[in-house]
Amino acid sequence: METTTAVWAVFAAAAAVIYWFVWVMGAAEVKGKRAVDLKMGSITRDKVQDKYKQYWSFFRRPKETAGDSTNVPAFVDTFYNLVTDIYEWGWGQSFHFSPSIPNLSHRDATRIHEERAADLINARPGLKVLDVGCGVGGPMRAIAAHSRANITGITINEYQVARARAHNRKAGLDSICDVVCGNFLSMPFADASFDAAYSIEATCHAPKLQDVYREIYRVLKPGALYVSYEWVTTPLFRADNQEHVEIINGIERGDALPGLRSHDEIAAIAKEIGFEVLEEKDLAKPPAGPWWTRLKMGKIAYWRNHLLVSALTMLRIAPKGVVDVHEMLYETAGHLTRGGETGIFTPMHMILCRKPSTATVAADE
Ligand SMILES: C=C(CC[C@@H](C)[C@H]1CC[C@H]2C3=CC[C@H]4[C@H](C)[C@@H](O)CC[C@]4(C)[C@H]3CC[C@]12C)C(C)C
Ligand SMILES: C[S@@+](CC[C@H](N)C(=O)[O-])C[C@H]1O[C@@H](n2cnc3c(N)ncnc32)[C@H](O)[C@@H]1O
Repeated sequence: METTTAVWAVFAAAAAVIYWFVWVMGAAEVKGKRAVDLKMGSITRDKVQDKYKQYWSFFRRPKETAGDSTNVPAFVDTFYNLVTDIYEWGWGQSFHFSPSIPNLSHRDATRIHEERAADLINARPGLKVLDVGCGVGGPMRAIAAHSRANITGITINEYQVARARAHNRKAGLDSICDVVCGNFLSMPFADASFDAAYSIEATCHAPKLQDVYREIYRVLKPGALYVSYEWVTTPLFRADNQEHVEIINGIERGDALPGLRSHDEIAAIAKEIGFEVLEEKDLAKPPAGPWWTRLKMGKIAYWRNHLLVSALTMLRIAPKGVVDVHEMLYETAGHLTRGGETGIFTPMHMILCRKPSTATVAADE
């Protein structure tokens, strides 16, 4: 009898260890990050909590009192120092949403959403394509593998550049994928140097969409295509509805956004810059499956993650401040979910543009 109990105890302990590594630590091969490796980008351990406080006091201000927006890129950089590892660990290497597809994994649904962008700009071997706001390069690698185009990504966050380059090497795609650190409001690229461009859930960080679209227009060759997945409020948003306003403010605060734009501003801005608008569509609309279920269905997982980051902080494995950042993301997930459920917000307002083939670089500057 005692032997049987001992065997069961060993069996239970082994099962707990397997559970810990597979579920709690996450599948690092797929996501690229384990909980025990949570750093906070290029912020030194002792500064994490202060940086979080600075971020929070900057982005929780109401837009109306925010004033000068020149500091936004610096705070967006701080934001990505704070969240990049948590995103990779808890979500994966693609920092965006995608419509859910019945019987398909999140991973496959994500890849299909990325390949759609590649197909819209007709990415193909030999083309020089720009990824505006590339994160750690999940979309870049999927698009490069799908199209064999040469992709250059730009991100404001130095830590993401290192992560993206390491992932590119590991995936064997570093000969066709590269990443540079820079501000997409003033890019370190020559005029008319790219054949196509895309941005996935990144230009929402620009205080003025005109400024980033103007830069993209400048670096594209005449006739080049550009596609963007924009975060916007939909026609269902009502500025006089208190719940709507709270949801949108919550999304802005927890995602480093200087102010969400309305769906009807996007094409107008693209045209103002000189682009021809070929197509515009909310990719979240039915028959697309809801993008927010991945966030919602993970509630139990969030609590598990919360306990894990708390334990790692207590053991001084993770720096102080990680729990605050995780808490902020948990709250944000709630606002994003409500934004999806009410239909007032979409993270995939797609706009496909072309720089006119008649555009001359000198005349446009
Ligand atoms: C495009 C942007 C980012 C979109 C998403 C990739 C992220 C938005 C909210 C993030 C998350 C919320 C909850 C976290 C959870 C509490 C934690 O345990 C594990 C990670 C989360 C799921 C995290 C993952 C990434 C998001 C879904 C913005 C910034 C423009
Ligand atoms: C939500 S992430 C999306 C990343 C990537 N497109 C993806 O889907 O995985 C937004 C990205 O935009 C970048 N970004 C935000 N503001 C920027 C700026 N001013 N200049 C360059 N990159 C910026 C961030 O550093 C981050 O990499």
